[in-house]
Parts: sequence; C-alpha cells; structure tokens
Amino acid sequence: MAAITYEHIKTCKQSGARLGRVHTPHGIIETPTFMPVGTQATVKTMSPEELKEMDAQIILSNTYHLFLRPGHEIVRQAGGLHKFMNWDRPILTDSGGFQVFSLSEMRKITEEGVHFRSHLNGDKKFLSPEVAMEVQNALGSDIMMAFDECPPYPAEYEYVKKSLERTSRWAERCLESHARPHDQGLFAIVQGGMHEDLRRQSAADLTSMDFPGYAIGGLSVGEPKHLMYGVLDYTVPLLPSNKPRYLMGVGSPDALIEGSIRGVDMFDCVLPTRIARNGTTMTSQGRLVVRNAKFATDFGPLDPECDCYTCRNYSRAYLRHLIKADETFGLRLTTIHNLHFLQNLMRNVRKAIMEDRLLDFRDEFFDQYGLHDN
Ligand SMILES: CCNc1nc2cc3[nH]c(NC)nc3cc2c(=O)[nH]1
Ligand SMILES: [Zn+2]
Repeated sequence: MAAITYEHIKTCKQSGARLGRVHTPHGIIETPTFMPVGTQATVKTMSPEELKEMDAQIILSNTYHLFLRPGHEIVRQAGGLHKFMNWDRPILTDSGGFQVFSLSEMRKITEEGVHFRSHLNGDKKFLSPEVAMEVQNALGSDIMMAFDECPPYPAEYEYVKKSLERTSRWAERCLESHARPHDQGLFAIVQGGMHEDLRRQSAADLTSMDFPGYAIGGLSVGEPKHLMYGVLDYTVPLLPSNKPRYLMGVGSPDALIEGSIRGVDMFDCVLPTRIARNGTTMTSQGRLVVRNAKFATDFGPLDPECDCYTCRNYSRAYLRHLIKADETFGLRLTTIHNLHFLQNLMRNVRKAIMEDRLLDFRDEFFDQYGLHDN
C-alpha cells in the first residue's frame, strides 16, 4: 500500500475548492485541513488529548529543531516521534531547510547542502538532502518534506531561477536516499518565487519525478497577500489533481479560506499558537487582544459563538488577568481557543464545499471577522 494516497470527494461548484481525504499509515485526514505546529515534538502547552478533543487530525514537527535537540538518534531509540510524543495520529515533518535560513547564524549554501552553526550553542552543523532524509526516517513521520531552499522575498530573478534548479536536483537526491518510500510519503516543494515561468519550471521538474504529494513553498515570506493569491492562481493548476497540495506557512483565517478556494488541501502556521502566547485571539468577531484593559471587567466568554473549553468555562476578565500575571494556564486557555477556532473554521470550509457555497461562506466570514477588502 502506498504510504500516502489522496481521495477526491467532490469539487465545490461555486468556488472550485475541493473536499478530499489523505490516507496515511496513522489515519485519515479530511481536507482542506489546518495542521497545528509542534516544533519541538510538542504543540506548545497542548496535550495530545486536548489536540484530539479539538479534532486536530495531523500535526507538524521540525526536523531542524529535533536534529539539534535532542538529536534524531534519541528519537529513533525512543521508537520514533509518534511514541516519543505519545501522538498516534499522522505527523508531518519539515526538512529543516527553512529553519536553517530563518534561525541559524553563519550559513553557507553549496550544491552538497547547507553548512551552519546551531542557534543553540554555535556548534558547526550540516544539512543536506541525504541528512534531512536520514533524520526524517529516524523520526518516522508519515509525511516527510524534501530538502529545499526557500528564497527570501524579494529576490533577484536569476537567484530564484538558480535556487529552484538546485531545489529540483535536491528533490531527486531526497527520492534516491529515501529509505522507506512505502510507509512514509515524501512531498516535493515547488519553488520559483513570484515568477510564473519559474513556478512552471519548478512544477514541471518535480511532477516529472512523481511524488505522492506536492507543497507550494516560497510563499508567506513577507509578500503582500494578493501576490500570494496570484501565485496560487497559476501554480495550483500545475499540480496533479490526484495528489495532496500543501501550502506552507499559511494560517490566518482569510488566507486559509482563499487558499482553499484555490484548491489547496493542507495548511500549517505557527500564528495561532504564537499569538495566543501574547494574549491575542482569533474570534468570530475578528482579532481580540484579551490583555487589553477594556476587558478588565468583561465577564462574558472570549467568543460567544465558540464552544471550546475556554469559552465554555472562563471569562475575558479572567483570561486578561492570567495573561497579565504571566500565568501559564492563561497561555493554555488562549492556545486551546485559537486552535479550536481554526479547526472549527476548516470544518465550516469543508461543509461549505459540500454544499457548493464556499464563496458565500467567504463573504459572510469576512464581513463578520471584519476583513472587508483586506
Ligand atoms: C520543509 C522545509 N521547506 C520549506 N519550508 C517553508 C516554510 C515556510 N513558512 C512560511 N511562512 C511562515 N513560508 C514557508 C516556505 C517554506 C518553503 O518554501 N520551504
Ligand atoms: Zn473558544
């Protein structure tokens, strides 16, 4: 049985978005789906039971971080990442490329791979297609990502072209060094920046190598949202319709809806968990910064339309107090809500696709969330 297979259920008649299921060795993922990020083998402050309660179907973990600490050999000896973190549903691991560029000091990119210093202790480290595959095979994730380079934004045309061509050569090396293709799916990552011809070249290279799934990389790196949507308009149709499509690093409510409309199946982003830790929440009425003084005596729920544990049991005043007092329980409550909010949003997106009304749903949501012509 192939590690990862995509089952198309239906296409929304109004928007062209699609409803599907991704079958993995650790279970089925209903798409479009949002994947909570668990960088260091934990979705910060959440237990696996709480993630299941909000119906998170797959979580992410980062190769770069686990490679540096505790080291992939320890995770391998623990029996793999599922056992190590007590999560028996699907896991997707990235390949470390993106974090090297965003976190590490002194790095040097060569055809062989990337030399860098650990951001933890300055030790000299090396990541390459082969090392990234060795690490991900040790982690035992269900979906692994090819080792690529995500060019900065903006970047020179020539740089983006050279970079995508190397990413294509690296993708081939990942396929060649993949130890367990039958029980772990390896997704390639389409690059090409904001240039249609380069995106076409990258997609052609990678789809000729027949991966079980394709990610769209090089986006959500500081470009305006309309530019990202424009790149999606011409890139998604280049990808095979019988494989999952994963847009990396995208997680604001509007972008999740707009990406789903353009045929994306999978999303990930640290946003909901990161902003929760400074008291910013996503509610049906838009962003709400619960640490704001105006909530000091607001004894209503964070979001009157939400049925999560936080909104059923605690008030805005209490949440504000906990966040101001830097109480860990406050971070847990805002994280529970934000993740629940996005799981709920994706459930509503899937329902709207089923009912052929995703464009109507977008307009209703944008009005309520305060996203007029964002
Ligand atoms: C698997 C590692 N490779 C890889 N990760 C990414 C992670 C991203 N995260 C964001 N915005 C928050 N854009 C991304 C692009 C890439 C990308 O182009 N490549
Ligand atoms: Zn809630």
